Amino acid sequence: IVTMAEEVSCLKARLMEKEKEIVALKNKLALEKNSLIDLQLQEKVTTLPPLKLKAALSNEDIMRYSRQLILPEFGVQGQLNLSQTSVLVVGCGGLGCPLAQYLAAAGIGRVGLLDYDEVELSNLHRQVLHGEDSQGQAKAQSAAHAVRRLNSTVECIPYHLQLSPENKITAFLLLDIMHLMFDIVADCSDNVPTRYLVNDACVLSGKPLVSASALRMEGQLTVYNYRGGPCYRCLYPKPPPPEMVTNCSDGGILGVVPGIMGCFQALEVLKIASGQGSSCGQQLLMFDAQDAKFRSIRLRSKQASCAVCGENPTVTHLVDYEKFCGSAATDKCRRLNLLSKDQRVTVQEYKSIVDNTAAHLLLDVRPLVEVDICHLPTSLNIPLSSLEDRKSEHIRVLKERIGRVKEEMLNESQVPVYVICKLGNDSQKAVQVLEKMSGSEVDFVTVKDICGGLMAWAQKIDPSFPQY
Ligand SMILES: Nc1ncnc2c1ncn2[C@@H]1O[C@H](COP(=O)(O)OP(=O)(O)OP(=O)(O)O)[C@@H](O)[C@H]1O
Repeated sequence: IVTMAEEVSCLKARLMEKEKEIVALKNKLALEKNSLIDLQLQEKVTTLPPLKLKAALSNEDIMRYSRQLILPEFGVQGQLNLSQTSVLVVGCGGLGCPLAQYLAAAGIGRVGLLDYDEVELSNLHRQVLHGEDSQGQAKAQSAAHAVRRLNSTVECIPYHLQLSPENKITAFLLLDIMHLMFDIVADCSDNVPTRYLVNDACVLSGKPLVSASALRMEGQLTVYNYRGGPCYRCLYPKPPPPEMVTNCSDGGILGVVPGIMGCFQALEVLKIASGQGSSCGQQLLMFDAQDAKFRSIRLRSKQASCAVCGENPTVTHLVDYEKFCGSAATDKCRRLNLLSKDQRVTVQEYKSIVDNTAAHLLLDVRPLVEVDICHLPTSLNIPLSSLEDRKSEHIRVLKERIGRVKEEMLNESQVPVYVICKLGNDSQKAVQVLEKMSGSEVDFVTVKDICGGLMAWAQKIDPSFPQY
């Protein structure tokens, strides 16, 4: 026994050593990847000349921009100013696409298109610069291609990279890029860490930030760090709790809503660039698509106590924004891990339970609107929110179905319940709720979560099952 114990501890020590080696290798790889990105960027930063000053418009310019040239608010000077302005668009998705499209069409001098992601089919209903044939392409490249097709006189620079704390050097370079190459920044991203990062970079490099957001049927817009107005941190010194943040893939979005907000961003950028100035520097513009209403509220002014633009700033360089916000600088599949291994089954394990026709209850905890899109045939739908709120009519149906399975199992004491949702996050929460209810509010149940949910089912078990 002693020898075996020694052997086990020896193996454990070797395992730990190997794990350390793996971590070290991963870090090295990440560093190499970053320096490669930085080299590419460095090259772009140093080799790009400043925008050429235009003294006059060409005949072709006059013809192309004639409809805006005759606007008294805009005129020839507005067009010349525009041609000498550079804008960095962070995020080439639902907001960034219409924004970049209108900036290019109007004749902006230079546009930087920054995005780490690739085009997917579910992007096309709103990310209007990308087409069916751009699926799988880098969004930055696809958007750049569309912008060049629209107006070849615009200097267009795609940056296919993620602004994240892992890309530390890149984040520093972002400051250089902003300092040297861009006059205005537009935040078209979709997550809180990126919003703080872009805000801080704008304050540190002294650039106005035209920021918008859109979710479901609502949109918002503000211009930060503009003519003595507040920055994002003045208004939101602390990030929201990560569980309070919803994204388009969870909450849904009607494509035209970011379309409208992206156009509004373009409008404010064009007003700043042409010299008219923005009136959204201390205003929050709110759009309610359901009621077709816009509302504007005055925001609090720049805060002396602000950590980045205040009198005694504590943020003097870009920091780790994922750590600061407690969430990732991406809205891609945030996977929760709330349960132990024995409280979960894989989709393959669940498939063999179905194949063996073992008696059980399959509980789908998605909202009804998603169940209407697709569901597994035998599932009972009770949305997570109804379980959490113990909605009486739902609990009655649940008890009834558990009772039926119990009869099928000839009154075995524990009824197996498998819980499923889209990605496997809500189902874990539902398992916790059901475990609390077991034996008191409902019959005794053994509850397990199906890992990865219906999307894992579609990917690993049934390719004909729709993915959304
Ligand atoms: N830190 C970041 N660095 C670079 N690009 C970012 C960063 N954070 C977000 N983005 C980009 O901002 C864009 C936001 O647009 P949007 O939310 O419409 O797209 P999406 O993430 O593809 O949507 P969906 O949630 O439907 O998958 C995305 O293309 C995303 O890749």
